Amino acid sequence: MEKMDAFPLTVKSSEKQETLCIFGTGDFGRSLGIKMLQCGYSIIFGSRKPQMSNLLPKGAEVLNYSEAAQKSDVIILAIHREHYAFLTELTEVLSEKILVDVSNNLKINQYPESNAEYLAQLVPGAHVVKGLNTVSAWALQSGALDASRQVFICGNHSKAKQRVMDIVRTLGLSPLDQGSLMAANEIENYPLQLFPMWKLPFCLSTVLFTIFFFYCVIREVVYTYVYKKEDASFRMAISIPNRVFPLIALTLLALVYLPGVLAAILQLYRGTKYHRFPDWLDHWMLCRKQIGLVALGFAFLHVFYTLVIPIRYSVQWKWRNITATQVSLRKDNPLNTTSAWLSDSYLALGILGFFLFVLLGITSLPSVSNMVNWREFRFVQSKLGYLALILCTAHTLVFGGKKIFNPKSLRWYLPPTYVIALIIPCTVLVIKFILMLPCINKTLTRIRQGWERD
Ligand SMILES: NC(=O)C1=CN([C@@H]2O[C@H](COP(=O)(O)OP(=O)(O)OC[C@H]3O[C@@H](n4cnc5c(N)ncnc54)[C@H](OP(=O)(O)O)[C@@H]3O)[C@@H](O)[C@H]2O)C=CC1
Ligand SMILES: [Cu+2]
Repeated sequence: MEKMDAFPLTVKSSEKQETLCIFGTGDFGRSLGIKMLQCGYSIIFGSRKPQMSNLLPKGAEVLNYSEAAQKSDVIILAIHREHYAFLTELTEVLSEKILVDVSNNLKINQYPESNAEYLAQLVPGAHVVKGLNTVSAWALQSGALDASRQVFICGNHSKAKQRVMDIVRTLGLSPLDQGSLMAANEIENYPLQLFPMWKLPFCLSTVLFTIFFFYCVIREVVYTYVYKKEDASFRMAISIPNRVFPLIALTLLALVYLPGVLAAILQLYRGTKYHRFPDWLDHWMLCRKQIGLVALGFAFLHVFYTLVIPIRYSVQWKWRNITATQVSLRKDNPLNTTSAWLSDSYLALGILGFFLFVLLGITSLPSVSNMVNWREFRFVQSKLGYLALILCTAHTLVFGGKKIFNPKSLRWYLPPTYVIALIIPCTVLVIKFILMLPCINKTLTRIRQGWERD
């Protein structure tokens, strides 16, 4: 008997088939029914019109709501909240039964209380458990559950919750206990959120792209057309994006590390770590991974755009022209070692920076970060991350200045877009350097170890 408790799932097949009841024969009810039948449960549907229900899975029985409820002590309500009212007539039959609320709403915080809490008020004698609302009918049927295997569960009655979690596990999903029914509101809002962590990086990159792109178009296309009467509009396809992408990648990479240094400054200023960060900083810290991944995406685009430069018509035309002019003028053009150095060093900085950038991206993937311990993860994300930031900043600095660098006069002119894109990375690096100065670093470490300032 003891063994049976320890391995309830393996023993189940030899037991009598467990019967579950599903209220509602709509899309979700049917998909869930099929899945549960496949997993060895026997299913009874409750419906308003049991005789009219077709399309139901083979092997399932259909009864009216009240009859169906009597057949099982676990009832899954695959019904929209707006139609819950009829359940009040069934309070007696539903007393002491487990009611699983799978419902979702159309808007975040649509009702004053969550659907599950509303259900608990309607049928006070039943044990309401919230769950399964994050899997879709389509995913249940097609088996495409890889990305959404996690199922949030909450409820006030712990045995009822355990029972539902066991069912969820048998369906091949992983239940995650979220506590009491008070968590239902959050669980119901979850499927309605659209990439919450990706919003900030997406908005940031859109704003940066618009600013940089239009500035470059005005400078390189409009200006050239107005003052030189030349059509340079083809530059909008590759040249300008390839200028804009690395600048966005660099700015976003710096924005991954900016909240960290801001937080350190705040801790130094307050003299304690036992104080919440402002909400905006908290949110920013939580989005760092997503910002970094978007930055990596832009870096990849920059690499691809750079690789195609030699096969571009306008570039080949320019090279041919230069060679032909040199031949016709019989002019010699000796190798300029300074230029060679500048060119090679910005390329080398770029390649190394990109390599570390990719490494950061790979280690942030859950499957990889699960394999390294916390210290190793910190080492890669922080130490190597800063190194990547230094290399990429240097790459931009050398490249931006390369074309306009005049070795004779030693004048170095950086175009405005580069200056703007370098402000944040340089600020982050300078602050980080200051924070690493021994006296400041010691205070910060003391604060982070939980010492209060006297
Ligand atoms: N579809 C999905 O992918 C997902 C759905 N959900 C949730 O599951 C629940 C069911 O969704 P879904 O199956 O898509 O919805 P459907 O509209 O397809 O089905 C709802 C079912 O509710 C029953 N019902 C009971 N009373 C009423 C009434 N007064 N008016 C209309 N229907 C009634 C009906 O069954 P009958 O005719 O047999 O009585 C109907 O088939 C919802 O709460 C939804 O939020 C959750 C996650 C995913
Ligand atoms: Cu570059």
